[in-house]
Amino acid sequence: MTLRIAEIFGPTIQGEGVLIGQPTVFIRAGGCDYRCSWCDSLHAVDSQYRHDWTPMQPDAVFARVRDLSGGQPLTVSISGGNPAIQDFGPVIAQGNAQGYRFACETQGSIPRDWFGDLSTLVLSPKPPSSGEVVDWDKFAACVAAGPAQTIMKIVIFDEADLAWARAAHARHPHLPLYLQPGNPVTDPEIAVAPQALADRLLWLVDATVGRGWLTPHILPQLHVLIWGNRRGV
Ligand SMILES: C[S@@+](CC[C@H](N)C(=O)[O-])C[C@H]1O[C@@H](n2cnc3c(N)ncnc32)[C@H](O)[C@@H]1O
Ligand SMILES: Nc1nc2[nH]cc(C(=O)O)c2c(=O)[nH]1
Ligand code: SF4
Ligand SMILES: [Mg+2]
Repeated sequence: MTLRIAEIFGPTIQGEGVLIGQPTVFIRAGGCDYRCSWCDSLHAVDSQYRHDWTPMQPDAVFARVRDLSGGQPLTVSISGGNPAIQDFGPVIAQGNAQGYRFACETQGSIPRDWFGDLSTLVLSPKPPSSGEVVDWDKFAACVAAGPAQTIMKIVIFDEADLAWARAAHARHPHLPLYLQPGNPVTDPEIAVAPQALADRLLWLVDATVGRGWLTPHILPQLHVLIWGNRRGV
């Protein structure tokens, strides 16, 4: 089965969510069933970029990961686009057999059997600011297919997103909840102002912990703080 791959890069550090700070290699799959208004990875979503996506066999994908990691087993992050459009089962099986672990980032719109072979499943349902609408039955099927470490990570741009995140958490109260401020400037050519990121993070801390909502973990996108919107980091 041929996979459409937008990019494979690393090692870098995981910049978001439960594995933040962990060394990782990224596999970014091409293609997505969503089109979020603020997507920071349009080069893996928009069909105008599809000619830049490389058709690769699972063996070749894992061989690239192994080369990049110098053969040292680590956690591989599969993101996209929506990687659940495609069958990453063979890549994961080959990697697991060699001591690698896999985390996957997906919006939770397409459940896959291979979610069960992951070490970490990050489900990122999309709040109102994205312009997308969540199918909660599909989302629940993703949770059911996932490994023990399955978490929910929600991007927050405004008060409406925050209220929505509370309701989303109430649907799946057993999933650890991570909130990250939305980055409104996603063009790789435009510099990110660190103070603007800090201001959004401060707002999010005030609007959650500051108002007595003590459940979520609040984290920045660490890679954006370090590298801005550069791709391949
Ligand atoms: C590019 S997506 C790819 C995986 C999958 N399609 C998804 O959305 O979960 C990876 C992560 O980046 C987040 N993200 C995308 N655009 C963002 C932005 N402008 N600011 C903050 N997080 C963003 C998504 O919500 C998701 O958690
Ligand atoms: N360093 C780094 N951390 C990330 N966490 C989630 C990412 C993604 O685009 O899925 C990402 C990414 O692109 N780079
Ligand atoms: S679901 Fe993920 S990759 Fe797809 S458009 Fe939204 S943020 Fe981008
Ligand atoms: Mg990203």
